[in-house]
Amino acid sequence: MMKIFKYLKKYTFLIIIAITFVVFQGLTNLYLPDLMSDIVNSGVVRGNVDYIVNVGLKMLLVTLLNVAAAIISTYFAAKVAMLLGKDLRSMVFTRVMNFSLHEIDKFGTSTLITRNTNDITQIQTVIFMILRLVSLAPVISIGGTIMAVSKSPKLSTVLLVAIPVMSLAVYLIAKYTMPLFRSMQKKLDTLNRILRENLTGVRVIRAFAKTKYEKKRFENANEDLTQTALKVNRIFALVFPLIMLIMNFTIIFLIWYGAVEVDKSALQVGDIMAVMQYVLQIMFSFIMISMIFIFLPRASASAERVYEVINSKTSIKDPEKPMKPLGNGKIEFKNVTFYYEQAKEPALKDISFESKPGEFIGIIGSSGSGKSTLANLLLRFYDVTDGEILIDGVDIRKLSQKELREMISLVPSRPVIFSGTIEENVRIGKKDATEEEIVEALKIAQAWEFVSKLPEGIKTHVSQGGTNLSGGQKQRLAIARGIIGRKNIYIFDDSFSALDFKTDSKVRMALREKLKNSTVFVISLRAATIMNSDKIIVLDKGQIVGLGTHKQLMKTSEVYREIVFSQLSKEEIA
Ligand SMILES: Nc1ncnc2c1ncn2[C@@H]1O[C@H](COP(=O)(O)OP(=O)(O)OP(=O)(O)O)[C@@H](O)[C@H]1O
Repeated sequence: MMKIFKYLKKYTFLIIIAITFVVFQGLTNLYLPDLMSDIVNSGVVRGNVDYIVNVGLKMLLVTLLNVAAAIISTYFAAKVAMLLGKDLRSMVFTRVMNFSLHEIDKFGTSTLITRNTNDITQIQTVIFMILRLVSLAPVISIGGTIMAVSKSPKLSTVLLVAIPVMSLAVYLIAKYTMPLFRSMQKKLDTLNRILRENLTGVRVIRAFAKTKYEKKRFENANEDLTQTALKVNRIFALVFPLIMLIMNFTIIFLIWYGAVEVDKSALQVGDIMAVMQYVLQIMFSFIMISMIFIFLPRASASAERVYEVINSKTSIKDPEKPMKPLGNGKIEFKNVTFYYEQAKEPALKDISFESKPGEFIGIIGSSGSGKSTLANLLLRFYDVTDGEILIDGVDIRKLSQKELREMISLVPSRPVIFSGTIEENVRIGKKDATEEEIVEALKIAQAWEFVSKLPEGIKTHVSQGGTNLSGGQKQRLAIARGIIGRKNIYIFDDSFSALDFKTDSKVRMALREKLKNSTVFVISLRAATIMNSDKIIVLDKGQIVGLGTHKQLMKTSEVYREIVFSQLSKEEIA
């Protein structure tokens, strides 16, 4: 939590205003019982109506000041908490945007969402409470004790018992609820993860008739969270009545002992009432502190989680003096080996090959053979474990990530469609693209045939995730987006898998013409898609087991032959 406090520094002025008014509120709180005892002792007991009216008006004014101070301090405390929340949210968001895939894998998306929403709300709540209550409680407890003792030192001795008992209650609450709140946060993460998986995978779940199973999974996680929350509430259910009991006993004692003192004429009635109010105020301030202890552990667990994100270094950094890529996209993989975090086997092992602009390179291999990993390394989503990747003779780690990625266009295997129009979706690939360029890209991607039939053409709205489009239509839009800008390198990562053979071949032919000056990587599981490439890389268990043209590989690569024979007829192969 302390680490998060440093982000409050720039709001020092607002904090000072909030605390000043809280202190003022506390002082007016303490003044009221004093005025009240005065009314009783000098007004009510003596029947002096003028005195009652005078002091009564004074009490009214003090009350109004008290309310005004409470409103102002609440406003500023809330403002500080909200501004801090806003800062933290944008810090977390910016950090996550700069994360490499390695950090995204490490944290997981669900927890990153919870950290940026629920966790920051917890911090905001506790900051608000600290500003309001933590400064009010000492003023009331110290000031209240002084005032109570000044009214009647004898009656105030009750505090000697009440304060240690209340402190013990606060300590017990903190001790037993702290670990429970920490575990609640983790359980909330799990619940969010299951919810997210269910929402994104709703079609698969229904198709495989797994609704019941998923419902059970969600219910288990929900039950787990509820049980922990119930444990916390059981502690409160036990401790709060206990606190009320202590308070009521204290009042009984004060009335009894006060009555004895009044009887002896050692004390006035008004003073008993004032002491009673002071003691109650002091005890309430302890309850306030215990409220902080309830929220603080939860918020400090949240603060740790938020700080972990803000403070985590991205493993992929730009060099201090980035070099400029010279040339038009000659690529060289030199003995590249790559392990995913905590993986025992390398995803790629000793990969070496070269490619020149104008070449169409097919990458084929069974599922899990390392094809997408190869594309991820070229884009520097991950850094190689060993070896190097050169573009125009320069190690990609010596280029700025922005410049490197500006040279490359990636059409991922799962097309990402944003809510907006078709035009807006394609324009992501080139900000200033004209309408003609958009239509041309759609034509090359063979998407124009369905887009032109839509009532609003390229202005047609697509929903988030492209749910109102078919798989093949989404892929074609993603291809149009990928090719609209001029790039040196294009990577189509299994981007034709949802297209029928005829459309697949039409798209490839159109791409050949449009991208003839660039290096084009076509990753596919289908031999027909990559057969006509200038060069084919055959991957198997992360290693290159064949490199050459279709004809050469048919003679030299056993793995390639197996793939081809399993997919194509003799006529197609020839
Ligand atoms: N983020 C990741 N963390 C850990 N291991 C991963 C990660 N991504 C992929 N792998 C592993 O690396 C290996 C290669 O995966 P990759 O995605 O490159 O295969 P692929 O050939 O593209 O497969 P597919 O054709 O099914 O997409 C696989 O064994 C996979 O389990």
